[in-house]
Amino acid sequence: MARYEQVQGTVALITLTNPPVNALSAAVRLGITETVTRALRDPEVKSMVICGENGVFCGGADIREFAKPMSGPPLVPMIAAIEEGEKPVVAAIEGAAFGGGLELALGCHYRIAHSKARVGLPEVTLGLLPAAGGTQRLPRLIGLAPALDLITTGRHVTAQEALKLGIVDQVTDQSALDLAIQFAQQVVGQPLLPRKLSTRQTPCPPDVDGLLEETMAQVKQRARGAMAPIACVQAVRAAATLPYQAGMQKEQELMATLFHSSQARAMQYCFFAQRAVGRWSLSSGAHSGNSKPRPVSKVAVIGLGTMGRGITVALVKAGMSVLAVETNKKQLEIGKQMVSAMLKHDAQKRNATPRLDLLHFTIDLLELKNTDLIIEAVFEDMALKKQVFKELSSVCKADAFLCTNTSGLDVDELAAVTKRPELVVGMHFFAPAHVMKLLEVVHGSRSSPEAVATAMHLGKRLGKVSVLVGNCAGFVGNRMLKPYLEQANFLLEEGATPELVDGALEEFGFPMGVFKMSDLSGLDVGWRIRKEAGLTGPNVDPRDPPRRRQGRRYSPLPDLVCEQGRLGQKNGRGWYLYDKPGGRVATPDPSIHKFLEEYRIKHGISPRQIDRQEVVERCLFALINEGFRSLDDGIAAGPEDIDMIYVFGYGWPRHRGGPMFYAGMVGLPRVLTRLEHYRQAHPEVPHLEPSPLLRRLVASGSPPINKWRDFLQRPHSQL
Ligand SMILES: CCCCCCC[C@H](O)CC(=O)SCCNC(=O)CCNC(=O)[C@H](O)C(C)(C)COP(=O)([O-])OP(=O)([O-])OC[C@H]1O[C@@H](n2cnc3c(N)ncnc32)[C@H](O)[C@@H]1OP(=O)([O-])[O-]
Ligand SMILES: NC(=O)c1ccc[n+]([C@@H]2O[C@H](COP(=O)([O-])OP(=O)(O)OC[C@H]3O[C@@H](n4cnc5c(N)ncnc54)[C@H](O)[C@@H]3O)[C@@H](O)[C@H]2O)c1
Repeated sequence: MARYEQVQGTVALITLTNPPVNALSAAVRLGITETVTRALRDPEVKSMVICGENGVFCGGADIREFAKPMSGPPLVPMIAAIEEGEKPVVAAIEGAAFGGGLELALGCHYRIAHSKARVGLPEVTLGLLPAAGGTQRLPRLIGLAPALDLITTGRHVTAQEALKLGIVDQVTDQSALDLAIQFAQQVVGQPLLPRKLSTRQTPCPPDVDGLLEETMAQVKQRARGAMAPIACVQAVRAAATLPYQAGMQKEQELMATLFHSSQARAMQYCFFAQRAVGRWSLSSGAHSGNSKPRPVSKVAVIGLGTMGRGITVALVKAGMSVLAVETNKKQLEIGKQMVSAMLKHDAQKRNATPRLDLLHFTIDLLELKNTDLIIEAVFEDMALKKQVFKELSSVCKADAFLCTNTSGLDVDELAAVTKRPELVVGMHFFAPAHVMKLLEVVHGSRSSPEAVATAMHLGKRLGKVSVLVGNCAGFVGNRMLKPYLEQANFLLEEGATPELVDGALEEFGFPMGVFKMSDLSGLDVGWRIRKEAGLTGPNVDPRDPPRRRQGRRYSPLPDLVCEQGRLGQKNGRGWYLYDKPGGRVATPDPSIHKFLEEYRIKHGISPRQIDRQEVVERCLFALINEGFRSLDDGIAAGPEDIDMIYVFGYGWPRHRGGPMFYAGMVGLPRVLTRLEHYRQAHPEVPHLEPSPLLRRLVASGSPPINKWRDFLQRPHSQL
C-alpha cells in the first residue's frame, strides 16, 4: 500500500496507494513504515519524497477502521521515525492533505504543494482532534493563533493560504511531485534540525493566557455542546505551555476521551451518511449509478422573493447563467437590487469580483424559450403555481425541466397541468437559499430518473447536500417539523414559557429554539397555511371547541399571537420582544407571560411545572416518531436521508448525528416507552402514538440503524 522507487539516482520515492483518497489504513501505515526504514538504511538514498497516487496526497486516517480493533503500526511513532531520520523528507502535496495526511506531511522536513491542493486538520468535524502530533507540530510551525483557528474549525485551506501561513514551503502550478524530487536533491546536506518541528518553540503572542481564554470562550459558544472543539483548544494550549513530549501526552489523553465518545460516533456517521445520500435509488430500479444528469447551462428562477433571490445568488455563485423573472417592473427592480447587493456583499467577503454579467432580468416569460431548467419560487399558492406551470409548459422548450421550490404542496398536482410531467420535480431549498446546505429533491410519481439525476446533480454543483424524498405534504423535513411545533405549543398551554422550551432545545444543541426560529421565519407564514387548512379563520368548523380541530387537540396560541399583530422579528414582536423591527436580540416578554396565564385561566388549565427533559422528549420524540412514519411510508429512503435533512436543513446538532441516529443512541425501547407514556397522558394527540415501524424494530431486538431498512413496510414505495 506504499510503492517504493528510487528516482534520479539518490531519491527514494514513496507513493501511498490506497484509492480513492490514500487513507492511512493499517496496510498503508505498514507500507510507509517499511519503505521509510528501507530508504533510511540504503546508503545510495540521500533524500526521500512522499506522495499519493492519483493526484491526492492523503485524506487522513482511515475513518472506517475506527470502529474496528486497532491493528498495524500506529501513526505517531511512524511519523516520528520520518522526522527523526537523518535524511531529508519532502512531502509532495497534490489534491488534498487532510487530518493524518497533513500530520504526515508535518513530520516531513519540507512541503511542496500544487496550487490546486488543499490542506487542513478536519478531525474536529469527526468529533476528534488531530492526534498524530497535529496539535503539537502545527502551532510550532505557524504560531498559536492561526493553529487554534485551523484546528478548532477544521477548515480547509487553499495552497495559497497554506503558503502564506507557512504550512507549505513552495507552491507550483506544475507537477508538485517533479518539483519535490528536484527539491529533495537540492536540500541534501543542509542542516535538518531546524526543520524538525518537534524541536521548535511555538510562536506565541505576549498575552498567551488571554488568547487561549478568549478562544475557549468563543469555541464553547460555537460548539453548542460538542466536546471536540474544546479538547482541541486544550491540546493546542499544551503546545504553547508544555515541552513537546508532554504536549504529545496531553494530545493522546484528550483523544482517548473523544475517540470512544458517542459524539465521535455521531459525527463519523454523519460523514458517511452525507456521502450515502448522494447514492439514490428509485423503486423503478433506476439509481444514481445508471441515471445520467442532463447538462444544464441556462437556468431561470421565477419569483424574486426571499427564496428566489437566494436561489439566484447560489446559481450565479456556481457560475451559471440565470434569467430571473418577476411579475412587474417594480418587483423586478426590487429583486434586481437585492440580488446584486447580495452578490456584491458575498464577493467582497471573498475578495472576488461579483459575476453580475451572468444575471439577466425580465418580466416576459417568452424569454425563457432557451432555458434548460426553471425553478419556480412564487407564493405558496396552488392556484398561482398551477397557472405558472401551465404557462411554463407552453413557452419553454419541450425538454426543459420544470422544478418547484414549494415547501410542501403536491408536486404531482403541478406536474399534471404540464405537457411534460416526467420533467417536473421539486427542488426544495431552505432559507437563506444561498447559505443553507440542504436541498430536498422531490420525486413526483411521474418524475423521470433523468429529471431526478439532473436536480440532484444541480444541487451538488451549488455545493448543497441533495437528498431525494417522496411527494407528500411537507415532504420529509416539514412533515416532521409539524408534530415538533405542535408539542411546543401544547407545552406552552400546559405551563411552559417560550424561553423554557427554547432553552431546553438550545441546551440540546439547536442554534435556536422553536419559538425563536418561528419569530425569525415570521409567524404569519404558518398562520396563512393554517388559515388555508381551515384550522383557524372563517373556515373553522363552528362545532369545533376552541382547542380542538378536525377531530384532534389543537392549540390556537400561535393564531392568537398573530391576531395581536405579533409577527416575529420582522415587526419586533413575536414570542419574544426585539430591540427594533428586524432586530435579532430576543428578550422574554412579560406581556406574553401574562397572555399565557390569561389563556390558561380562560380554558381552565392548571399550569404544571415542566422540566427540560419533558420538553426535549415531547418535542423531539414526536419528531422522531414522524421520521419512522416517513420511512415506513417510503417517503424517506433511509434513516441517513432523514438525518442529513435535519443536520443540514434544520440545525440538528451534528454531534448528535440527526434525529434517527439519536433515537438509536437513546435506545429504541426508551423512545417507545416514553412515547407510550406521553400518548397515555395526552390521548387526544395522535402524533404521540408510536409508529408501527418503531414497534417492529423494538420487537425485533432494536437492530442497529444500518439494518432498519430490512424492517420497512414499503421500502422506496414513494420514490
Ligand atoms: C487512538 C487512535 C489514534 C488515531 C490517530 C488519528 C490521527 C488523525 O488525526 C485522525 C484523522 O486523520 S481522521 C480523518 C481526517 N480526514 C478527514 O476528515 C478528511 C475526510 N475526507 C474528505 O474530506 C474528502 O473525502 C476529501 C476532501 C479527501 C475528498 O473529497 P471527494 O473527492 O469529494 O471524495 P469523497 O466523496 O469525500 O470521498 C471518496 C470516498 O472516500 C471515502 N473517504 C474519504 N476520506 C476517508 C477517510 N479519511 N477514511 C476513510 N474513507 C474516506 C469516502 O467515504 C468516499 O467513499 P464512500 O464509499 O463514497 O463513502
Ligand atoms: N421563505 C421560506 O423560508 C421558504 C423556504 C422554502 C421554500 N419556500 C417556498 O418558496 C416559495 C417562495 O417563497 P418566498 O418566501 O420566497 O415568497 P415571497 O413572498 O418572499 O416571494 C414570492 C415572489 O414571487 C413573485 N411572484 C408571484 N407571482 C409571480 C409570477 N406569476 N411570476 C413571477 N413572480 C411571481 C412575487 O412578486 C414575490 O416576489 C414558496 O412556494 C414557499 O413555500 C419558502
